[in-house]
Amino acid sequence: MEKSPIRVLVTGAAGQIAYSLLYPLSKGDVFGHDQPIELVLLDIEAMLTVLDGVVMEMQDCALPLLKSIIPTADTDVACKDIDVAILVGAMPRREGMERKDLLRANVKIFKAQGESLDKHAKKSVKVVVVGNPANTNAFICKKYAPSIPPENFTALTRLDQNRAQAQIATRMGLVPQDVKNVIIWGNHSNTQFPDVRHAKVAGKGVYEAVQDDAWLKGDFIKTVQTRGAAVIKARKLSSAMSAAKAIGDHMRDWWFGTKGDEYVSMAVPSDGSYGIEKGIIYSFPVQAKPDHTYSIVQGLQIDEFSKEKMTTTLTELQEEKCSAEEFCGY
Ligand SMILES: NC(=O)c1ccc[n+]([C@@H]2O[C@H](COP(=O)([O-])OP(=O)(O)OC[C@H]3O[C@@H](n4cnc5c(N)ncnc54)[C@H](O)[C@@H]3O)[C@@H](O)[C@H]2O)c1
Ligand SMILES: O=C(O)CC[C@H](O)C(=O)O
Repeated sequence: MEKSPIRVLVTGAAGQIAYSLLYPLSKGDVFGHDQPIELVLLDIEAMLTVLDGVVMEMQDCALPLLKSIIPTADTDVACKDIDVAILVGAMPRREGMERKDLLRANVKIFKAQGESLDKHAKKSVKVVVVGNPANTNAFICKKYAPSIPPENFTALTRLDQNRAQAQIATRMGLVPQDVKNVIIWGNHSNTQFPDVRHAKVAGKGVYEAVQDDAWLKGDFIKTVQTRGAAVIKARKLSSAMSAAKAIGDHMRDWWFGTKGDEYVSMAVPSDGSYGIEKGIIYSFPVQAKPDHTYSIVQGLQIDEFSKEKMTTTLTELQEEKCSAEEFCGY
């Protein structure tokens, strides 16, 4: 018997990340090749003509799992009865823009979407925020949706994890899948801490395998922290293909569960683990189960080097939270 369809919202649906995401999402790569999907596509009024073109292309892909497509510019219509919300729609940073400019421009979008999710979405809705500043937007979205469990709100740091795995793998002449349990701590920004202390490469500790502590503590971290800015500088546009791939990885692992003793990084509401202020959306190592629940991996040893870096990124998130609350009028 065919499964009942799930209703999946993608915002920013006329934008460049959505253009790379909608095809793999609708053909079963994220929720399974036996899971029918009703797609809801939200963008702003001015982009509805472009969105029509995206809808035509989706129809022309002739995908068996794609049961319906609803394009809309109305947030309340978009949130109605949804099971999953992939919140991409927001302004991307361009060369010369500061993070704070982005916060001011984007945070109100997530206040409005939080209020709408609260009223119209299923209480079990699983939310991933991609639009930047992703962690703080997710914090605001959660704050304005008090009837939905806070743990259902997450932000994307899987792209950072993928970047870190790729850097190590390239260095070792391996593939990224040979690198396990890299952790991204904190904010999806250049203060994030890509931590390989607990990671394994082809079964060995990364420090032992790479044999270059100066690189691991220096250029490796810097490269991952500033990779998004490097892509913007080169493309004059922010990462889209790799972001779409990471969204798929994040949702698939949350939906189906992580493998064995492997963990992945997701920005989730802190429960106070590792001394991180409760409620802040902070990237942690998590393990997920097939019932769509996840938990923060406990008991990892944190040395002084790591502690300092984890605190720096926390401080930035605390500052962003204060600015965001101020912009939203508390
Ligand atoms: N977390 C991550 O890893 C990560 C990675 C890459 C990009 N991003 C962020 O994702 C966001 C989108 O990037 P993009 O390259 O697709 O941008 P884009 O400009 O190509 O597309 C954004 C789309 O969002 C729409 N939009 C704006 N306000 C909206 C609203 N209120 N409701 C619905 N849609 C709205 C725009 O009209 C546009 O079509 C940016 O904020 C970018 O910085 C995050
Ligand atoms: O604005 C930035 O510097 C980063 C853009 C995006 O989040 C990325 O990581 O590619």
